Amino acid sequence: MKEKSNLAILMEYAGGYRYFTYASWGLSALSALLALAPFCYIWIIIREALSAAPDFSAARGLVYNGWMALFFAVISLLVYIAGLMCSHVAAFRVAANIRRELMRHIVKLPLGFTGNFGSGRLRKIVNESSVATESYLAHQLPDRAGAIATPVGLLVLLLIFDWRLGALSLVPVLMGFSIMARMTGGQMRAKMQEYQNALEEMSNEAVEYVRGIPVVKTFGQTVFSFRKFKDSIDRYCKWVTAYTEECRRPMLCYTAAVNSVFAFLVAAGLFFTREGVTEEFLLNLLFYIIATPVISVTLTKIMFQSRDAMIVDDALKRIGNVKAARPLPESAAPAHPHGASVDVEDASYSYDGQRNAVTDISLRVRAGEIAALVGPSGGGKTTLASLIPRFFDPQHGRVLAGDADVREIDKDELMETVSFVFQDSRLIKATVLENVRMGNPGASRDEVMGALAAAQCAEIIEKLPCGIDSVVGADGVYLSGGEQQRIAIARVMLKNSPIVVLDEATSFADPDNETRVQEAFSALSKEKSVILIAHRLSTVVNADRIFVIKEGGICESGSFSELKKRGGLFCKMWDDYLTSVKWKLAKEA
Ligand SMILES: Nc1ncnc2c1ncn2[C@@H]1O[C@H](COP(=O)(O)OP(=O)(O)OP(=O)(O)O)[C@@H](O)[C@H]1O
Repeated sequence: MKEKSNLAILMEYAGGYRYFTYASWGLSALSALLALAPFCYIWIIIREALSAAPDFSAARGLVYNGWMALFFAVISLLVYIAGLMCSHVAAFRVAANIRRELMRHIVKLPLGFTGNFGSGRLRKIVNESSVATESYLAHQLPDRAGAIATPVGLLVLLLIFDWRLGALSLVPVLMGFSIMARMTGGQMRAKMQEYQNALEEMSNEAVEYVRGIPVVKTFGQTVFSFRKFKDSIDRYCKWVTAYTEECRRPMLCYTAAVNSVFAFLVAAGLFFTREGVTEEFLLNLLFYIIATPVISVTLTKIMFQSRDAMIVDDALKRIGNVKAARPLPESAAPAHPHGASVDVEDASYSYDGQRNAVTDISLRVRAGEIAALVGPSGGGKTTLASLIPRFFDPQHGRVLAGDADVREIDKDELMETVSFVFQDSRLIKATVLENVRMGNPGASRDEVMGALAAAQCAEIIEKLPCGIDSVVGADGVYLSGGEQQRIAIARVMLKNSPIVVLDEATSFADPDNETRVQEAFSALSKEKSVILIAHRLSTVVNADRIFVIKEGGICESGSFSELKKRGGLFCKMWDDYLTSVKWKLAKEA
């Protein structure tokens, strides 16, 4: 299938505003042609200055032609401004539509997509790629229309006055074009793409770095501890240098070529005046020397447009990559969950399509049960839990919530049925009330207060300057990880969904916070089916069922006492845990 041109893609986003884009080209071309009119008047002025005896009527002619030159210069400028106004209207609309469509698309993608793709990379695409299209439509395309009209009009003028000088003025134009073609050709395009890749990667790593600054500070490390960030900076430097070096020689030749028009004209002047100078030839030569710099200015504009066209080409490819990510399919005849059981049947999932994070895993959690997932780090607990709210769909097998396949459940109903409390619960920059109300936008203030109390947040609220109306992350309102997680639990309590997936935080700053989070977890778990990703074994003692996940599969399952009796991996983990507690107590004593 024939690939759509970048312009065709952009015009799809423009809708009815595309006519503003077309109008901007017409106005820009018209402005470029009008800008040549002053040169004609200058030619007349030179002719009069060279030939006329300084009588009154000639002076009047000079003044008249001067005013006419100024008049056309001003009109040309006004037409250009009108063109820019049109192009900006369309460009802003296109950039806004791209951002809107991308955001609409991203929210339909599986929740795991953002994590895998990289939030820094997504941010760069949503922001910067749409900005690249904005300047392309607002400035580069209208300027291109002008840049095409100028040499055409100018060449017509030059050939009318003296075709020999006109033809000679063409030589640097042709040389400039051929060098430009080399500078924007396939090899340079590939280099530009590598350069953009390096920029995108650096942006992604920068976001990861900023997220990890607390760790860097805590351990007194330097930027070099973030090898990936440093490597991405090095790669960026490498590509910028390679791109710049590759451009250096052709750029030098290009600048020399487009500015060599004077050399051609002077040489031509000497050549054609071997037998003597006529007044008309001198007049034309002077005119050409004044007018031809427009050629180099125009060519340089075209060259930068070619470079910018490569940037927009790359930006549209990146936007296309995000849009190519397929949303999770939705069922035409949605199923409805009945009850709060969770079944995972022979589910396998691989992040990279090569190595399975979980393989043929099956488990059943009855309605109202608490199931704990434990096991060595990297065993697949989080991946397994992520399949329940459809962060990803398993490549093999299926997951049922309330006896309905989660792929068949309407996504809003699934979100009402399953809640997920993340390990690093993110609160948005809004009041505590608004943060909690996200769980149930119709909840009253009292209901929010009730959920906060049940989630052990009362003393957090008491110390905030404006209680639940304090804005999180502003005016000195900063909450610890454990405090944020308790508020996130209150949010889920208000949502009151029958199935809850809890990813227990791995570390807490103080034991009191940990105890309170555990209490909040217990309050949330009442009358719900809970799948708890347990990072500390103390929390699984009361679970109805414990699944020990290792290397992507379940290696043991049963109640706490059953697993202890069995003497397997869980028993060993429990013994290790008790030893570590004893060691800690001894150390504290
Ligand atoms: N986004 C991802 N992209 C690629 N591989 C991943 C991704 N997330 C996890 N994995 C891999 O999948 C496997 C299972 O990881 P998972 O996070 O599910 O384990 P876990 O048991 O929850 O570990 P932990 O207790 O340390 O959180 C690991 O080998 C991990 O490297």
